[in-house]
Amino acid sequence: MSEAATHPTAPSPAPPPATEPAPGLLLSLEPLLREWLPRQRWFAGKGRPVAGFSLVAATELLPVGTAKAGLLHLLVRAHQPLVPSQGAPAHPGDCYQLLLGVRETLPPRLAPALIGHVAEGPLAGRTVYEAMHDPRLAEVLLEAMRTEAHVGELRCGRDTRHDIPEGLVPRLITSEQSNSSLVYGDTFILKLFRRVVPGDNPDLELPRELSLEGCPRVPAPVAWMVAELDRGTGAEGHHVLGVLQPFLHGAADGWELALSMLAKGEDFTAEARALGRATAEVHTALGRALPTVTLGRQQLESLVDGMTGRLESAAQAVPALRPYAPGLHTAFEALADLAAEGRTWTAQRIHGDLHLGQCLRAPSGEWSLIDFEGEPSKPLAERRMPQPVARDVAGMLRSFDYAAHSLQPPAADWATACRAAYCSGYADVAGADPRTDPVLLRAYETDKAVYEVLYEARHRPDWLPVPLAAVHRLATDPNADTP
Ligand SMILES: Nc1ncnc2c1ncn2[C@@H]1O[C@H](COP(=O)(O)OP(=O)(O)O)[C@@H](O)[C@H]1O
Ligand SMILES: O=P(O)(O)O[C@H]1O[C@H](CO)[C@@H](O[C@H]2O[C@H](CO)[C@@H](O)[C@H](O)[C@H]2O)[C@H](O)[C@H]1O
Repeated sequence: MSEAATHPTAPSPAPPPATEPAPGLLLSLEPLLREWLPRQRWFAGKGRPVAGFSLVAATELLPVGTAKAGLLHLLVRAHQPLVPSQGAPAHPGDCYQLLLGVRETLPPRLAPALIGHVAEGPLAGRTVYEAMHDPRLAEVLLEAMRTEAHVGELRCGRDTRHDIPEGLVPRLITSEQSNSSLVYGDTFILKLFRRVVPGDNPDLELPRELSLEGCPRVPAPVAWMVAELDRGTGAEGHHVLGVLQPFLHGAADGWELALSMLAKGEDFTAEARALGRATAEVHTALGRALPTVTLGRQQLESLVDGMTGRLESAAQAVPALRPYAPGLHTAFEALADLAAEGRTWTAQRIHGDLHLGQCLRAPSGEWSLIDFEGEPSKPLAERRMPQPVARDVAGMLRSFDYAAHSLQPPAADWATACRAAYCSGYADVAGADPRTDPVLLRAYETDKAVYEVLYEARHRPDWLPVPLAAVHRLATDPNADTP
C-alpha cells in the first residue's frame, strides 16, 4: 500500500452500537427527499409523481446528536401511484438506500453534496447531505466491513483471505452510474446499491462463485454489507446493500477504449478476441459452479413468448419500431420452429447485461468483467434464472455495432471484424463457436436491439438511430448481422 493511499491522521471511527433514530425522523426529512430523490440519476421511478415515503429501516452509523458529522443509514420506500388521475391503487414503490450526513453547517468543500436544511422535527436546524462525499463518513463504511460490524439491521461480512488495511482514503467516483461507488486508496471499490430488493443480488452472488472457482476474470468480493429485515417492515428478508472488491487501478473501460482506438483507426480485433475468451472463461466457470438446465419445448416457448411480448410493448411505446415488428417477429418464430422440431438448449447462470462498458482492461492487458446485476429493470427472480450463454454473446455483438456508430458513416466493417474476432475468441476457450447457432443468436440480438430501442427512447433519444439501424437490418435480412 502506498503512503498516498493511507490516511495521514486519526484511525477511522468504529461504528457504534445500534441506536434507534428519533421518532418523526422521516417526517422531518420528507420535504427534502421529495425534492431531491427524483432528481438522482439512480431514481428508477422517473416520470411518476412521488406520493409519499415510508421508512423501511433506519440506523445511526454515527450519532447525529453529538458528533460533528452524524451518519444515518436509511432504507426508504418511495410510493408512486401508477395512474394518479384514475385513482389506481398505489404502486408498492421502490426501496432506496440512502446514506445521509448530518451537520450543523456544511463546509464549502461539501456544498455539492447538499440535500437541504431541515425545518422541523428531530433534526430541525441541521443540514443533511450525501454522506458519500464526506471522507470522514465514507471511512465509517469501510471500517464497518473491516470489522464485520453488526449495527441494527445492518450486517457486514468479509472474505478473510483478503486483508483490508485501515485508513484508506475514500473518494466518490463521478461516472454516470445506476448505483454509487466509493474508491478507497485506489485499493478497493465499494459499490452501494441504490434501489434494493429482497434476495440474493447476483452482483455479489456470481463474483463470489467465480472467486471460489478460481476464475480470475472477475474482481473477487472482499466484503459486503447486507440488511436483514424483520417481518412488518414491508420489505422483510435479506437485502444486499454493498459489495467491496479490488479496484483495478489504471484499468480502461472497454467502451472508451474501443471508441478511442476506432477514432485513431487502430485495430480492435485482438481486444475483441481477448474479450471473447474472457466471456467464455466466465461462462465456463459459472457453468461449473452453478446448476445448468436443459431448455425443452415448453421453456423455449415461454422464452419466445417473452421476446415477443417485449417486442410488442416496445412497439407500443416507440412508434418508430412499428414498421419493423413483422420482420423482427420472424427471428423469434425461427427459434420457435426449432423448438417445435425438438431442438433443446443448455441454460446456465450468465452475466445478463454484458456490453463493452462492463469490461475493464488492466494495464497488463488482462480483461475483467464487472457489474453482474443483470438488467436492473427486470425482477430479481428473472435475473437469477439460467439462460443460454448466447444472450451475453449477443449483448457484446450489439456493443461492437454501437461503437461503430461513433463514426459517421458508421464503421460497419470494423464492427463486422470485431464481432467475428469476439466469436472466435469465445470458441477458443468454450470449444463451441456461437456462430454455429445462428437462429438463437439472431433471436437474442433482436431481443437486445428491441430492448435498446426502448432504453434509448426513454433515456437517450439522440442515440435511438443506433438500435433502429440494427432493427432495420435484423428485420429485413435474417443474415445481415451474422458475425
Ligand atoms: N473493480 C473495479 N476496478 C476499477 N473500476 C471499477 C471496478 N468496478 C467498477 N469500476 C468502475 O465503476 C464504474 C461503475 O461500476 P458498475 O459496477 O458498472 O456500477 P453501476 O451498476 O452503478 O453502473 C465502472 O464503469 C468502472 O468504471
Ligand atoms: O449502464 P447499464 O449497465 O445499466 O446499461 C444500460 O445503459 C447502457 C448505456 O450506458 C446501455 O448500453 C447500450 O449503450 C452502450 C453504449 O453506451 C452500448 O455499449 C451497449 O451495447 C448498448 O446496449 C444498456 O443497454 C442499458 O441496459
